[in-house]
Amino acid sequence: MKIYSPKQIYEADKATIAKEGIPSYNLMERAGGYIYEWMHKRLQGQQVPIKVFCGIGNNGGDGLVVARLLLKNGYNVDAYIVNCSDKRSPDFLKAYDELKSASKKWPELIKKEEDFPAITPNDIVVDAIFGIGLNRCPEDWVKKLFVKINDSKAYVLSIDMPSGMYADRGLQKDDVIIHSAFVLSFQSPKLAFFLPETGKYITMWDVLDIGLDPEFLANTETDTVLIDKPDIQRIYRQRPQFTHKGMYGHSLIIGGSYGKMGAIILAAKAALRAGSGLVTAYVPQIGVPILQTAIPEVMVETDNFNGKVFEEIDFQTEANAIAIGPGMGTDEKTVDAMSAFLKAQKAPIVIDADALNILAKRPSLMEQVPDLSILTPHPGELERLIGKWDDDFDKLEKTAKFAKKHNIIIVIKGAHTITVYDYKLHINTTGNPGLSTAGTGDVLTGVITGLLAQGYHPMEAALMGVYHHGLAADIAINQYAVEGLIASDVTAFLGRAYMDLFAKPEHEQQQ
Ligand SMILES: NC(=O)C1=CN([C@@H]2O[C@H](COP(=O)(O)OP(=O)(O)OC[C@H]3O[C@@H](n4cnc5c(N)ncnc54)[C@H](OP(=O)(O)O)[C@@H]3O)[C@@H](O)[C@H]2O)[C@@H](O)CC1
Ligand SMILES: Nc1ncnc2c1ncn2[C@@H]1O[C@H](COP(=O)(O)OP(=O)(O)O)[C@@H](O)[C@H]1O
Ligand SMILES: [K+]
Repeated sequence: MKIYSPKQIYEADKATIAKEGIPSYNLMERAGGYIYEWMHKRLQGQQVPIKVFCGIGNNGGDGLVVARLLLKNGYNVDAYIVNCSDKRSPDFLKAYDELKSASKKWPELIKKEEDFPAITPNDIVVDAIFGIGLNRCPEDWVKKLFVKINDSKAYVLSIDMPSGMYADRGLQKDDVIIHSAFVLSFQSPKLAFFLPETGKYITMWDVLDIGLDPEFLANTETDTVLIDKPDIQRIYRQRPQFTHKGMYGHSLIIGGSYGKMGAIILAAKAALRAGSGLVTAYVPQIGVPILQTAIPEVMVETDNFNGKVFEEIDFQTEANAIAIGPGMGTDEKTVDAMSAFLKAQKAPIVIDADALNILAKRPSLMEQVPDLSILTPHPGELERLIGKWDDDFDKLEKTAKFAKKHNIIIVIKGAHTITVYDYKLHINTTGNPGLSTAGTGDVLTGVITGLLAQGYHPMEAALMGVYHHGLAADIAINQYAVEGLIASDVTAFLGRAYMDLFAKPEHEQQQ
């Protein structure tokens, strides 16, 4: 699914108005109408107190349309105009007039703290104060209203975006954002919903299709896309019948050190479960018996030194895909070994964990990283690599520049893992907080490497690997719950995730 920027949404608005030959107010009526229908379907006339807080722009106008329709249909509604500026938009004014002529219950004006109404936990708050037009920090009294709404514990339904959240920049020191139980967003969700600083203010969201010009939307390329199941189904390649293990690639996973051999075990096993025909682990000598005992399916190579960490990386395996980093440590000897290893690489590799920390320690090594290599940092590793950022949007911009400069793919791990390549952001939609546990990143490295070994293009391997890893965790928590999930469970459920990819929804299966 494409995620449109605010600029593109405003353009889509104009294109729709021009094509349909309608006044812009019709779009507001449509948008407000859909919100009303959404609420009516759930409330079915219940007399819950509903407080609609409207700003002075088109987001506020949407709120006024909703308030009018709710009043007309007998709901218990109070509408408020949060008068944060005297510059009211023309469509807001039209919606205001329509409301005033449809009902005797006119909206109350809020201009200062003393005007705030009481809000109780039993109220429903419709948040229509700011949408994608927020472009500066609201005045203090407006932010106090946001705090009052948040403190009230009322159920908050935000229109288009939670007020206080910016569509095109991240959270800054003095910002206050309304905490939404549900956001109904027009046409596409907004990037801020998926970023850690701002996404936490939303419990659930859905998209309302307000009928913007389909041709314009189809022809508009976006920098950001949401990766969901159909995208992965298109990437997946079914196995033909007459095959042998040599056709599914040989993965080589380099890593492990004294006390951290588990990381390499997790990665190697995940590469197998992702479908790699053969897997070899390259570990320091002390790791050999551990690996050989833990996973019979995996072959092992080691260096010529009897150490707890690598002193060289010199292998015989003819690998189709190589990953380096899990559990490897950042010992100076390992840094030198990795430096020599990188110089010899021509094909894309997967770089994770300590191998990323080594790149951060010796930035000149970035020049040796092969094109289209996949780097999989969590935010801490990313910061060591690219430096500090001001906010989440700045982080994405800096990451995209770094990825472009080195022609690499960067997978920023987190609740919504974002894969960055060629200035494009791919947001993952699977995974859950059960993954916040030791070793799940090593499993991801294994999955991506196993896919790369099978011949998937590096971008396909990164997107499918991230999706699949999250999907396996989503299925696994039905058995283990988020608290009980451990990294090995994710690997164990990779097969179920493959099955789920093409499973029919339950209601279709029953037919
Ligand atoms: N195609 C779609 O998706 C459709 C979208 N629709 C709806 O339109 C919404 C966007 O509407 P919008 O452009 O009028 O902006 P909105 O968010 O209401 O802000 C209002 C104005 O406030 C101002 N302002 C900014 N910051 C401020 C501040 N801190 N304190 C005080 N004032 C501040 C700023 O104006 P400025 O003062 O900068 O000139 C801004 O323009 C969108 O979210 C959706 O709900 C539907 O109606 C139809 C189809
Ligand atoms: N709350 C969450 N929701 C979804 N995915 C998560 C969440 N927390 C962590 N993850 C995923 O779990 C993995 C953790 O990786 P990482 O931090 O490298 O762990 P480790 O170093 O222990 O292997 C990443 O793939 C990340 O996207
Ligand atoms: K809003």
